[in-house]
Amino acid sequence: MSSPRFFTDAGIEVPAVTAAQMREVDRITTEETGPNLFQMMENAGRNLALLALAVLGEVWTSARIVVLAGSGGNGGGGICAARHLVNRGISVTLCIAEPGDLDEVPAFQRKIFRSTSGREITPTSLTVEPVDLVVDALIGYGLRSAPRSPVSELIRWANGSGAPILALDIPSGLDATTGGTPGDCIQPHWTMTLALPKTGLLPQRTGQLFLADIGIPEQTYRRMGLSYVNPFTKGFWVPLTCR
Ligand SMILES: NC(=O)C1=CN([C@@H]2O[C@H](COP(=O)(O)OP(=O)(O)OC[C@H]3O[C@@H](n4cnc5c(N)ncnc54)[C@H](O)[C@@H]3O)[C@@H](O)[C@H]2O)[C@@H](O)CC1
Ligand SMILES: [K+]
Repeated sequence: MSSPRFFTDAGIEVPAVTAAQMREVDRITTEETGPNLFQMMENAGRNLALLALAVLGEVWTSARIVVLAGSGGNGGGGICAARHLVNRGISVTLCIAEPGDLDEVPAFQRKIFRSTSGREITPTSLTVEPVDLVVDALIGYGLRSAPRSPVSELIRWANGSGAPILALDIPSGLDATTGGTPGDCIQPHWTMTLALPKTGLLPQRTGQLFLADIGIPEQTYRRMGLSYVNPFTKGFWVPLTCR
């Protein structure tokens, strides 16, 4: 099967990468060119919050948002977005799947979140109260196998909540390289992928797809041998179409 190709509305093609290639982009960025992980995660989370506000539209001031976060880089972006949304007076509930397992940078995001008025709950405390938006930041390109508990329960809760879902980077449970689903998988209305689209982001799995800038300089992509033209023009995210 040929790899999907991704284009902006202006016709700029953005190269799609596998999870392994994205991990290498990440390595070159963090070890050689910068930005560092703290900076990229902040950029990811801020863009995610802005996109959440955009998809909510006029109801944003009275919106109730649940942010589901995992323990890795994907979860950290979600926790960061949760803070930016709370800082705008929105009712945000943060649910971290396994709070005892947070990596260093997401743990720092959680520390900052704890100085907001946002609420943090455990997975077993999630209720069926109406929600306007669910933000899925459970797993990104780090998926290892079929999602296990409690992540699998959170995916099923989100899909059954009746609320639209905005997924960060990859719908949790989707294999970023193949587009396969070894188990439960988030069914999003929108996906905001980071830096470059991944080969597994098939249109039937992502809902409307957006690409967000996390500040990676062109040098990083050149070192990977990728043909890259800045797709963002003056903005910080763009819609992407898969052909
Ligand atoms: N340059 C980039 O691409 C950047 C990526 N970032 C984000 O970081 C993500 C990658 O971060 P990580 O490498 O930490 O990986 P992820 O955060 O995608 O996934 C790792 C987490 O998922 C859990 N997990 C994996 N498989 C599971 C399964 N089958 N069941 C239950 N839990 C499972 C792991 O226990 C771990 O907590 C990207 O998808 C993106 O969202 C950002 O942090 C900013 C920089
Ligand atoms: K996700």
